Amino acid sequence: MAEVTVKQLADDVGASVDKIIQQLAEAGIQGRGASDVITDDEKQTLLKHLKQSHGEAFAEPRKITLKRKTTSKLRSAGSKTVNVEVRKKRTYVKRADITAEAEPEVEVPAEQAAPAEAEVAATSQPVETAESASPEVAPAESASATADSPAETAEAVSDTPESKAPAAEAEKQPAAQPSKAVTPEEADRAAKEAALAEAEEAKKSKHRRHKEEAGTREDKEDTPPVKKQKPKVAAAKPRRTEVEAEFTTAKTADAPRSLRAKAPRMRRKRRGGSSSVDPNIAKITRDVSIPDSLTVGELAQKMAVKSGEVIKKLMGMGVMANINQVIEQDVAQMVAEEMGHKVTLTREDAVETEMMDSIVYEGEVTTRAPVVSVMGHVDHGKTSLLDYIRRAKVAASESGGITQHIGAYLVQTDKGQISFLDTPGHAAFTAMRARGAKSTDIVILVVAADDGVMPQTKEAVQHAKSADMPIIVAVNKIDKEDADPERVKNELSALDVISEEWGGDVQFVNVSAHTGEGIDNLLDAILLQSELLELTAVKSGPARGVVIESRLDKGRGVVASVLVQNGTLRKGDIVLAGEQYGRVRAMLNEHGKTVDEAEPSTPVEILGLNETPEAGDEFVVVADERKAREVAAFRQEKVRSERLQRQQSTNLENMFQSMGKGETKILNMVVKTDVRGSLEAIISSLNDLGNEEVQVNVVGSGVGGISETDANLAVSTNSIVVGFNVRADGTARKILEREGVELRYYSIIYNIIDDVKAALTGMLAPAFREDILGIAEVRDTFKSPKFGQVAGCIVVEGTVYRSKPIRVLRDDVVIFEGELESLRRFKDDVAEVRSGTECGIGVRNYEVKIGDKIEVFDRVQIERTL
Ligand SMILES: Nc1nc2c(ncn2[C@@H]2O[C@H](COP(=O)(O)OP(=O)(O)OP(=O)(O)O)[C@@H](O)[C@H]2O)c(=O)[nH]1
Repeated sequence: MAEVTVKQLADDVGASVDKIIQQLAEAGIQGRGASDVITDDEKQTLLKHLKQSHGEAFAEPRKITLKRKTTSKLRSAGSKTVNVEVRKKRTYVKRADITAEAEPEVEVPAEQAAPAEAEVAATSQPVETAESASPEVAPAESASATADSPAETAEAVSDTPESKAPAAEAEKQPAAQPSKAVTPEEADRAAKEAALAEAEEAKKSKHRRHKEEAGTREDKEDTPPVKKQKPKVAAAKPRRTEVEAEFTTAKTADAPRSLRAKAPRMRRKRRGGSSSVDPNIAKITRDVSIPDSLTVGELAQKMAVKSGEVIKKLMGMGVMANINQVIEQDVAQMVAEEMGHKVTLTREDAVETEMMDSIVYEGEVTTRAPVVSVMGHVDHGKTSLLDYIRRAKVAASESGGITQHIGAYLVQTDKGQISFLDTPGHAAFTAMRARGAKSTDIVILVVAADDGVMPQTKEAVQHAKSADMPIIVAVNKIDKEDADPERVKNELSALDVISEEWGGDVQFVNVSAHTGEGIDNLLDAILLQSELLELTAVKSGPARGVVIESRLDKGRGVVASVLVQNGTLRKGDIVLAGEQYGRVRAMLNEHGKTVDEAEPSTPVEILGLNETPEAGDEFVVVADERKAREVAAFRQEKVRSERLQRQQSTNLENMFQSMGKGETKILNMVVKTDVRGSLEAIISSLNDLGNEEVQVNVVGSGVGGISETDANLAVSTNSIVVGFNVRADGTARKILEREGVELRYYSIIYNIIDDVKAALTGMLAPAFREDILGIAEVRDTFKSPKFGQVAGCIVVEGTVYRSKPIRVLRDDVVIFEGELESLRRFKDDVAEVRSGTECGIGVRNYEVKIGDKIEVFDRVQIERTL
């Protein structure tokens, strides 16, 4: 350090020259004038003297000395950085004060806090005047080896830690008030130094924080994270000297670390909140909206937990499910509530219901034309019959009109109208039924009088009966020589289709599609039947009906044939058809003529839907196109999830689960075989199975491969399909696969019987036996903020499982039955606790007492046989 004059020293420290001279004299350096030079040694002597003169008893200045002592001790480390650390320390303390105030408002950003911090630093600390500080400090500082220049000396003296803090802040925070005692030059340097120190401190504290945070994670999870920061501050300073440590601790005991130092950490904490690593955050209660059904994965996503956790929970509830498995609303609700979330049940079809409810079908109820389907065995004359009727009754009435095939046509008779679905056969009929549509009112069963009842005749009867539809038998080819209508009556009676003449309720009409004989009688019979059915409709309301077929036409886009069943369909109407929607651009009748409206039982072709709907889809006219689009989208999603669900449920093993309780459970089956002999054997064996609780019902059977018709029948009747030495064709396989219907092939009859027997056994209401698994005795009870009442127990018998039901016994009397809220060993959640081990048990919805026994039991299903 350069030698300075007394005046310079006085100027530097801000004291009067006389005072310095007096102090020098007291220190034994006599006769110095203002311009005399003071050597380094003399400065040291002056410093020593000043130190001695402020002994232990000198209370007030000692406070200042304490700081200097700290400084000098740090300085003994021999680096300038040490000096900065002292300032930093003071600055730090000031921030702590601020933090103490700001503590409850952790959200305050660091940037806002900084000016406040500076202000408080500048004002709240008792200002140590240069006069009082300088005589003591100046020599000390100037004598030290670290401060070379007078400026630095002065800085060390006049820049009390208090004024340093704002200076440091001043660089970053222009708004912060600089200390009056600091010159701009000094402030600048101080700021640099402070910034440097801060950077270093930040580095250190970052390192410390890492350590602390690592430690925090291992801390007790019950401790709120904010509270944990207090001890951390104190613990963060162990490397300081003793005095400093004391000072810091004393200050921080009631004032935690600075807000700014804390802010990034808090931000990090908050960011960490979204991660599932932190157990505290993971237990956040969420509002979970649960629709009618959803997959395990979707539920996990709604709760922001891993799917594995949901699967584990489901397993605990006895439900084995994978991530893509669809679970019911109530199951999902239980899982979500178990996991501590708030559940809101949503009805996904709300939009649909609301829209459907808003459609008003009011008006005068009038009778409507019957809709007829024609079915029968191959080559018995279905097409010929339909063609004849169309030619004779439709074409004739429309002069010059070329009859178009639009899937249906309307016949005008003297007695009324009849709507014929002109896609003969079972496929169309069953396809529609499989989609749940009731498009037909009456079934015309065509049986060739020369051939009698054939396999597909039987099939047609099965279909009609399963759809609960009235049959009219058209005994065709009556013109043929070998025609034997009586034989047909006879054979059909075996199928429970009994002619009116024989006391039954089925009309038999002899017809010839070649000669036209009896056709009018047939139409009369249809109209008579329809009268009995009392078919009515409201003409005036918005239209509703069913899609008969649809296709994509190159020029016209989507063309859908629809049958209006109620109301009147008009051009320009907005139609929602199954999963599709659109505005009716044009409407054509079976003659290809444009029409503007179609009344009940009228088939028309409509143009304008967005995509092709399926045959059998119901259509409605709605008011709002946007809502129609919404509902269409919802239906698409619903169909997808229902299909998924069905695929999981329609099989032999778990079919009974989807059936109702209380009534006789029926296993529907469609059986196809290679030869008649085996078919009869199989059906009679199947009918012999079952009892009053469970039964087999063969809804469809026949000889030959499994066709599209069989598949659709199985879909509509929720059956399983059995092929005995026969296979399903491509279309049938596709339908069965898509709809999740089980298809089984066999070549040994006994295997069919065994499997079905097993399935029926599964359908028997399950019987249960109770096994006591373990007993725990309550030794102590206490309250846990997290789990409520917890019973400190010891397992006295067997093993206690968390996931099993329990009973509470008091004096060996059952006083409560319920389930466990929690099972813990020390701090860990455990799945089971063995005999002789202590554990904490939380009982849901019940307060146990010391001495109670908690009995854990299991319900074991007992196998039942037929
Ligand atoms: N003699 C006589 N032959 C008939 C009559 N009806 C149909 N046929 C004949 O029987 C054969 C089969 O008639 P279709 O109308 O094709 O029979 P289908 O039931 O529609 O047959 P698929 O479409 O194969 O199921 C044809 O050769 C017809 O000419 C009838 O009333 N009298």
